[in-house]
Amino acid sequence: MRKPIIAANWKMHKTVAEAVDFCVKLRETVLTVSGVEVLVCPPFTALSPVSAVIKDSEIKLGAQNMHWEEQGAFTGEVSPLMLKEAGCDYVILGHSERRQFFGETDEVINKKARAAFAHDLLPIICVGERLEQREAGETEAVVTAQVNNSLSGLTAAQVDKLVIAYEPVWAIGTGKTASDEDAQSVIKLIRSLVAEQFNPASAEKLRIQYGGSVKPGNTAGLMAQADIDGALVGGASLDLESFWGIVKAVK
Ligand SMILES: O=C[C@H](O)COP(=O)(O)O
Repeated sequence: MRKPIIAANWKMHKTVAEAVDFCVKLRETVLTVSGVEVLVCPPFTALSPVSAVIKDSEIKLGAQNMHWEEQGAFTGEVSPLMLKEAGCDYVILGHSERRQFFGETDEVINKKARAAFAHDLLPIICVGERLEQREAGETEAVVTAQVNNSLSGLTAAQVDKLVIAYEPVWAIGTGKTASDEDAQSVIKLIRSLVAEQFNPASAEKLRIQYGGSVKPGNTAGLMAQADIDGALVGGASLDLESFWGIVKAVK
């Protein structure tokens, strides 16, 4: 049985004070649910302060990106060792905004995924097609290449613990959510790709989130789909009431 995972990706939002304030309140609220993993992914500057606030609670901590090397002359980058030291359990890799604005490729994401596992960080690997690719009927081909290339060389044991987030780019921050059936169909495809590339048992353990304009009102329908194991939430995760509405909608 896969445990659903609801992740707050705050992107470039929240100062340290705002992040800490949110997590102090989230820590009290999270005691009231079970059966859902709750993860917050603040900006780098807030990782250590948030880690102190959520210590010994059920809330997990994730970063939004990292470099694959442990250290070196890579101005502006943050390494897996640093994220571990800051208290991270997870790291989001290959978000479409990283691919679009910072030129990240599947090969780079694959290097990062291997480095994350080598440092005991669990990657959340993001995949998803752009609008023009969907309209050209290329969704399946795009997602297939992203999954196969990003997971290349991982072991089945690693894939068991991996999280993939399917985020159609046209649904991110636009208010347009994929229909429950469309999201399920692509996520089912992703699970079958993992079964082929690794094995059916790993594909069954792998958790696959949906992301793209998730809100309290559309969560239950998405989560009712057989292969959807949670959500990667952007805008609606910035407000505690709205984020909590999403967590509570997971059954
Ligand atoms: O990482 C989160 C996704 O990009 C979704 O963002 P959104 O919920 O604002 O559409």
